[in-house]
Amino acid sequence: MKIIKYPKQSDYQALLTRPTQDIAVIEQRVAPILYRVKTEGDIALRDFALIFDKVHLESIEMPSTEIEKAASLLSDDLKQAIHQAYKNIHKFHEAQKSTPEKIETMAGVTCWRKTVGIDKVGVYIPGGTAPLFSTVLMLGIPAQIAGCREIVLCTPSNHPAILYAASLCGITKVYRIGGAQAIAAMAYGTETVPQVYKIFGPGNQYVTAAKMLVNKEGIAIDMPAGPSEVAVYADDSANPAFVAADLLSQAEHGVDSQVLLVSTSEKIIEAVNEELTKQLAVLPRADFASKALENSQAILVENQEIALALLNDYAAEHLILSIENAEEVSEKIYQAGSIFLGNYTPESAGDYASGTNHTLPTNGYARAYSGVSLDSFVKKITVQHITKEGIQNLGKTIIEMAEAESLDAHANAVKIRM
Ligand SMILES: NC(=O)c1ccc[n+]([C@@H]2O[C@H](COP(=O)([O-])OP(=O)(O)OC[C@H]3O[C@@H](n4cnc5c(N)ncnc54)[C@H](O)[C@@H]3O)[C@@H](O)[C@H]2O)c1
Ligand SMILES: N[C@H](CO)Cc1c[nH]c[nH+]1
Ligand SMILES: [Zn+2]
Repeated sequence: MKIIKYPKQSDYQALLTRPTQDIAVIEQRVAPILYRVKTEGDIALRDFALIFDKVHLESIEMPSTEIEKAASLLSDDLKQAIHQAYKNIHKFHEAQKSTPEKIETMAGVTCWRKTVGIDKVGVYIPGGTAPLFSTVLMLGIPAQIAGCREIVLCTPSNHPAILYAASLCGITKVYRIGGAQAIAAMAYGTETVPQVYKIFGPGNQYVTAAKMLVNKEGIAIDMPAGPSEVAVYADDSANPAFVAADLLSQAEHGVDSQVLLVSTSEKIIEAVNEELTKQLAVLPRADFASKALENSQAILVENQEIALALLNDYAAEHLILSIENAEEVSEKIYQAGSIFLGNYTPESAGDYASGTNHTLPTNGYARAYSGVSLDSFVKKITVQHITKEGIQNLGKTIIEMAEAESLDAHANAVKIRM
């Protein structure tokens, strides 16, 4: 990994640039795909499956027999692991439920919010280069807890673990389509794929661009969750082998992933670089990881203040603090998708099974977006009830304001009750 020593503040922006392709170029590729699915429906889905995924789709919907037989195709160890992950993710997300509180703002005036699951949601499960069945749990579990009535799942993969995890989450509508065309199918609906109100899930740059384009047409999305990234802040207490393993764990996702190492210790940076070379040599996905490392750098800084300024500016999807007093220092982080503390908290724990959600904002979107949680799958509807006494208490205020806005009918709706 390239080492940058003591950069000037004016260089930060260039240093922290993601290796994304020009968004306009991706959108130009994706927009015609969306249009064809919108206008031609299933025919376009079959064509794109052949062009991009090299599959001739007998059936766009996964037959229920395939879903039923998935369990028999997995080892008992894998099923047990999926169940353990399910339990932990469920526990963490179930705890996010809130009890609505009724607030009496004035005597006789009561307001509250009721929480309801979004009725129809679509989840995208990446499957281009790896069958990310863990993502089924990350999206299916909160959707199930939220009480979403219809959950549609699209994925270009037919891996049985995806189907098994879908069954665990009560998902029965699975469609074997990927990429921008899958996002279009869920956004507009086709003869086979139902239209949904909100689309969730990570994916490559085409998937992310498609989500952002359909969002402009009024379909809600969770957030832009594109190519994976991790930043590690390491000091002399870090274990270079652990740090290298964490960097590679995200670099192996794809050629457009990016990892970042920030440290005040040149010794650690050099040791991590040596470890990277060793570990890369035996990594099956070394082709992806080494390309991602070309987009990545290790930055040597003078002190912790500069390290934190850089890390907050970068707003990494995942931030690992492999430093002394990690929890205390984490209080100073205000821009990151998810934070991992200490030497024994690998980022992979959050990817699979500790309980937190792995669908997180990338590409700096952590500056303004949170990762997926139970909240992402619900809407909060406000409710109010005013008694006869309450309208006497509040009426004068409303009338005064409505008349000042020259909206006499508004004022009248109150006067008539007083
Ligand atoms: N941010 C997160 O929370 C998060 C979580 C998991 C995974 N990820 C990321 O998801 C991504 C998964 O990517 P993937 O590619 O393996 O799977 P994917 O399912 O996202 O994309 C595969 C699809 O891309 C389409 N495609 C491929 N080449 C194309 C082209 N030239 N033009 C148009 N469409 C094309 C195909 O239809 C294919 O089905 C990785 O970048 C990974 O880092 C992010
Ligand atoms: N690291 C990915 C999120 O960026 C999630 C994932 C799924 N499987 C393995 N990793
Ligand atoms: Zn990962």
